[in-house]
Amino acid sequence: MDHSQRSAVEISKDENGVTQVLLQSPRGASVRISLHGGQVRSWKTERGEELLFTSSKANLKPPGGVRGGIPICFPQFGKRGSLEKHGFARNRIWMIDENPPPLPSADHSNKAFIDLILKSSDDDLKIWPHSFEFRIRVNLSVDGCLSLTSRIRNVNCKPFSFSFAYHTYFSVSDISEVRVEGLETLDYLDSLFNKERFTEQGDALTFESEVDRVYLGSRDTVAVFDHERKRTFVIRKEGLPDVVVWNPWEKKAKTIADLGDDEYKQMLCVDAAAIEKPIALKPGEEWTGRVELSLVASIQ
Ligand SMILES: O=P(O)(O)OC[C@H]1O[C@@H](O)[C@H](O)[C@@H](O)[C@@H]1O
Repeated sequence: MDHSQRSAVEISKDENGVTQVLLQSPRGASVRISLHGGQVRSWKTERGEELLFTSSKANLKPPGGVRGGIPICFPQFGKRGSLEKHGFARNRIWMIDENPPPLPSADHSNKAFIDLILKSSDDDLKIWPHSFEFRIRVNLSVDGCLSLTSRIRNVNCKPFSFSFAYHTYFSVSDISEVRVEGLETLDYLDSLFNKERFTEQGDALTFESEVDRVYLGSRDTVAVFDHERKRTFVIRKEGLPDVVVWNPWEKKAKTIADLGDDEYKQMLCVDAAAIEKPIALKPGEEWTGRVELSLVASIQ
């Protein structure tokens, strides 16, 4: 596919020599993706407002992870396994997939999309001995919705299993003014209490201290309301039963080198994920996990 023919897609190099891709909708919304981590780094509205948080202290140089945007957690979430935290995919240099297999649900009228691919390298196979092909399609719709469709294929001769998360840093006005709906009555594993299981009691989740939870078996739509900005992020997900909610709050933020002391106020991670029950793939099988993020103005 010749990407230069698609005016909606621009490919360039960033200051660290890493390829980045800019998707633009006809109405002026945009998404920027870096091949470092296969990571969405920016998602802007038609008016140029940034919707994803990136830390002012983020280290943009490979191979470290970048604090902000949408890092991909694969094949491990957090420290639930022997690999580095959140797995290695977020630190690898991905490639543009010139010839991806067709996606059944794709809207062919839209030109603002790109396909990325990560294959297990020899070094990866030493720490995680399972050959995989991981494809992501990043799509920006005409009305500015951002969707990510991940396809992970087992190209090994043995089964393997993995966990996964779209570790999404939403930009918010002030964390104290934010509420999350769609997680009511669900069980969650609380990372602040040794992953103990609790049940959500409140009508909506609000924030007044550190939160680090994995909500289990959630419905496919979750909403993040930002009262001050009068806007709501709607998260629609498929194939991803769990939802991670994370904000480090003041004390933890001070211990994170690539996060400003007060920046916890402007971010909230709400990740569509598959964590509690790892995804198992037999040889030749493929898994698909999709998330669609949209923004609506809200009257609250
Ligand atoms: O600092 P990292 O590796 O990007 O992880 C940030 C956070 O990511 C969240 O998803 C986890 O639930 C937290 O436990 C973790 O601290």
